[in-house]
Amino acid sequence: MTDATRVLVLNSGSSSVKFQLIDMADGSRPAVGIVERIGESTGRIEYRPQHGGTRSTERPFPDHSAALEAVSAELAADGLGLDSPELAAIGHRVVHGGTTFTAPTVITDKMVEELRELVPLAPLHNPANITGIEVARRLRPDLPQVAVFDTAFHATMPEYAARYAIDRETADRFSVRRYGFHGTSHQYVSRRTAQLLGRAPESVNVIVLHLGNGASASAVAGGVCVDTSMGLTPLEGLVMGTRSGDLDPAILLHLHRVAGMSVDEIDVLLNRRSGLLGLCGDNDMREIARRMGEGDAAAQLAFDVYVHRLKKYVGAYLAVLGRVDAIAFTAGVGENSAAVREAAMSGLENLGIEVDSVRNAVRGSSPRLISTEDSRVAIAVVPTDEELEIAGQTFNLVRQHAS
Ligand SMILES: Nc1ncnc2c1ncn2[C@@H]1O[C@H](COP(=O)(O)OP(=O)(O)O)[C@@H](O)[C@H]1O
Ligand SMILES: CC(=O)OP(=O)(O)O
Ligand SMILES: [Mg+2]
Repeated sequence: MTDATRVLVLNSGSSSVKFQLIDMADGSRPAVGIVERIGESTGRIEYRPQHGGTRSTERPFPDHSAALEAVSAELAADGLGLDSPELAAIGHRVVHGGTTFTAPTVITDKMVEELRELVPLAPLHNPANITGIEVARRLRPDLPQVAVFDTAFHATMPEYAARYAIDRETADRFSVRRYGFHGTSHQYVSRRTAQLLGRAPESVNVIVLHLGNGASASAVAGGVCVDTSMGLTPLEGLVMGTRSGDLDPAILLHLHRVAGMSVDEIDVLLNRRSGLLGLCGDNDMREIARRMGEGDAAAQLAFDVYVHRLKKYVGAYLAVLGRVDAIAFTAGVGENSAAVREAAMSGLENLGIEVDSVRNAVRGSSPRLISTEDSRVAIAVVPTDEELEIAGQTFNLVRQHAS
């Protein structure tokens, strides 16, 4: 292998492709951007080169192929094209690895076939990830490409945490078990939290609260995931922007039998029209906070339901871990909403958990502590960086393969 040190990270969603070019030699990001509304009549590509000057172009992108070609052209215009000799590899975010893929994996034809077999487990996410991989391989067939899985970090969960209490044979036959998601974020943030405390990850127990559009909690003992809130799919667990999180499973039966809803309608209801959106008509926490400021009761209730669920998971993971050194908030809501952090941590003083309101109110983009000096458990805000984690895992794997 050459001394190329750059990794292009691609996160292909159903209607968007996020990309970042990261130089592993110095951590710099020569380019960052997103293609949005793929397949719609109006699309947009936004491209931010390292030295400033965002370029944003509105035009339709009929499919992922067109989107990735546009990414490639934008990069090429800055001398950073996919043919650049400085490019060492492409790293792809893949949401579901099932039990087949529990570590970052070099992409081959056979591997893509195995990925296809996992589509039924993640029909909303994996097809777009696979398309991204296929197009990138077509554009640069000679370049090493790596898949980094959202599920991988959670593969260490003990069997009793991964099992649903249903008939074992049925569960095994249909791969029904808890996998967990957002793993690259939980992995990065738990390690970064240990660094913030000035301790080795192996000696620290952390509860990570990843609160973005999708939201999940994890219990990480000495750098190893022992439980997480998402399950077979990213629907289980916390209340999210548009997803319900935990429900009595009989609700699905009730909606089908009594409300006459089809399986597809229930799917849309729970994944896209529930959570904060379902409770108050808004899924953006900023808008909810604004409405709460005006005394809006529905927004207040949505906030309260969200925080109550979050608090229950914190309590559960305190019990699962036994000793907790830190609670880390991350992703859009976790990094930015002082109100959510304060509410989720309130009333836990007797458990040694105490937010410092002044520290909590300070905005910032670097990892920081927001607990009081007396708080036995450190409370932290740790911005996540899934792209850097994917780039790092990709680069390490490619180097191992080359040596
Ligand atoms: N200043 C803010 N205050 C409160 N919430 C915010 C703020 N900025 C962003 N958010 C929340 O972050 C969410 C997006 O989080 P993000 O981690 O970017 O999501 P994802 O990567 O899942 O798309 C938004 O829906 C919004 O609710
Ligand atoms: C897996 C998952 O929930 O991802 P996202 O938060 O990006 O929707
Ligand atoms: Mg995110």
